[in-house]
Amino acid sequence: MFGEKFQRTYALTDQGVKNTKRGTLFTVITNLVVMAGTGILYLVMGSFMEILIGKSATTHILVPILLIIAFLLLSFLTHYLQYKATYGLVYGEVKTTRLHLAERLRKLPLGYFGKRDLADLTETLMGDVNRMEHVWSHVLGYLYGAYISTAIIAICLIFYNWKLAIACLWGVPVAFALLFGSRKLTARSSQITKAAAIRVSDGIQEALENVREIRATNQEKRYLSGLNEKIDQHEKVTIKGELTTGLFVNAASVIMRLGVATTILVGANLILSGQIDFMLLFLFLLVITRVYAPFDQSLALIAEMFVSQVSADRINEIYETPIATGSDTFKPQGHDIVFDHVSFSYDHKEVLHDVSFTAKEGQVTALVGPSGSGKSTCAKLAARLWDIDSGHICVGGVDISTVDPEALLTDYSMVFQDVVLFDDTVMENIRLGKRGASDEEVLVAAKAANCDEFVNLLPQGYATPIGENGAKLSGGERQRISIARALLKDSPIVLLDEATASLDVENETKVQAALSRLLVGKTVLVIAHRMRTVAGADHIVVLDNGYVAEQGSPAQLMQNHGIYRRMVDLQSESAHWKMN
Ligand SMILES: Nc1ncnc2c1ncn2[C@@H]1O[C@H](COP(=O)(O)OP(=O)(O)OP(=O)(O)O)[C@@H](O)[C@H]1O
Repeated sequence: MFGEKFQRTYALTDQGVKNTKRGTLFTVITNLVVMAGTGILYLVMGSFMEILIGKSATTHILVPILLIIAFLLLSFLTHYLQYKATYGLVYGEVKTTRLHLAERLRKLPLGYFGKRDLADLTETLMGDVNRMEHVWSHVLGYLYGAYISTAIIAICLIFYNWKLAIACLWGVPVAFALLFGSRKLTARSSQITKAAAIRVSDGIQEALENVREIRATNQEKRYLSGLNEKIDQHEKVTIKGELTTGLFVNAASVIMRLGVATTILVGANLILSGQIDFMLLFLFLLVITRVYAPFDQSLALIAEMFVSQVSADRINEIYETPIATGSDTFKPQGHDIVFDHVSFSYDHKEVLHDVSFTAKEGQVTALVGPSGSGKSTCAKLAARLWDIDSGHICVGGVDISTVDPEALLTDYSMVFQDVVLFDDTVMENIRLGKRGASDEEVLVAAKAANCDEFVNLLPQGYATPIGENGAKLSGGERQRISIARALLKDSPIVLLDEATASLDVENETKVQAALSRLLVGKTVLVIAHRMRTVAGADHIVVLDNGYVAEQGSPAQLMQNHGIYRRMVDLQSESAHWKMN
């Protein structure tokens, strides 16, 4: 009952399954204790009836009083234990699930984030886990407990009188069959509602991220009406979904209650034919109210359980996406990066074909080629941000697919155009390069990266907060912080997306000076957009449409009269036009 399938269906952790078992056990005990209360009532009524018809009572008056006191105490205790087991433990499960998901997301290949965007993933971590929390705490223990206790009670009732037992309980399986029959419909409408909710949060997030562009292009009205439409659609599908669920839940509840009528009818018939006495019918009528009670509570929740399947599936999808794994230690012999017949696809579309080249330690290797030829992809593969389809990528003789990405990246620094900064001080943003670096170390790196001069103009110097993603800094300043980080890390491999392309001349000179300090003696793989910046490279790999079109030193390639030569000529021509 609580096997692997159960765990997967409700996206539970191992501890969560244990908690659900406990919750179920205490629910069964609680239901049986409550049912015992009906027995006591039956006993009291029996004595009362005996007195009414003038017989002397067969049980002493103290017996029911003591039983009632015992019942109240036991009932209080079992309800308390049930509450603790069903609600109390769930908060821990919510926390563990969120931590597991966050840890898993951290290790997922980058390609995964192209499939599910930020709003979508946030919805899983917050919304889907919240929905599951409700199911874990309010549904599972109660429902499974109700199944088991009702089965026990049903066996007892059949033992007493099978005809009355059937009249009393037939509604339960029929009501459940109806609900389970509607499962697909409910799950489908829940999927539609979820998709609509994600469209709304996507829309809001997009508006917040692109507020500058929206204003600059006077798109506010268009944007708002688009968002309005998404919200209306969400409202419409939510109402429709709730109506569908409500309809089935109410129908199931009515069917179950028909059991009261059939019990009275069959019971009256049995009394008239002398097969049972009135007290037995009375007992069944007492029991019936208690048998339905846990299900009544659960019926609406069952529907919620079906709806929650979408959330569980979305959580499971993160758990089940394979992560890049490998050895925790990375001990290469030197830091040459070797691409050996590497092919790679994004979503089954091959974008790199049989790429082979070596980026030697102590040298600058430049990747050049037209836009979309695969330069950035090569750089990302060199750091195992994705895994390749075929071939090998080795660093210092070690195949990087055998190394855990976290261990591997300790030997890499990356300086990309889109610098990521955090809403913290300049000092802390640089310190990210090396965990635990002292203030002195940070300041040395910052000076070497030419950060000093602009940081000293900030109101609190290195202690100045720089706003979300460094909103208060210029492009060149952000890049110098990123170079300072790399200098502080001082790792043997540097991946560089031609960091100076979008800077003005003064900033460019400063960033170049900082870079030249960073690159000494390292294995440098640079993605170059401008030919003049690669003229000083030791080795150039020219990519064209995912193939290596040519490679060699700048001088060799100039003599080849191939793509490289053409790109150099074109860029110097355009520079010439600009000057005229
Ligand atoms: N995340 C992605 N998902 C799917 N396809 C992608 C993804 N990133 C890049 N591509 C595709 O892979 C090919 C190579 O892209 P890549 O970014 O490596 O080229 P590039 O040479 O660096 O281009 P640019 O100079 O314009 O930055 C292109 O066809 C691009 O459309």
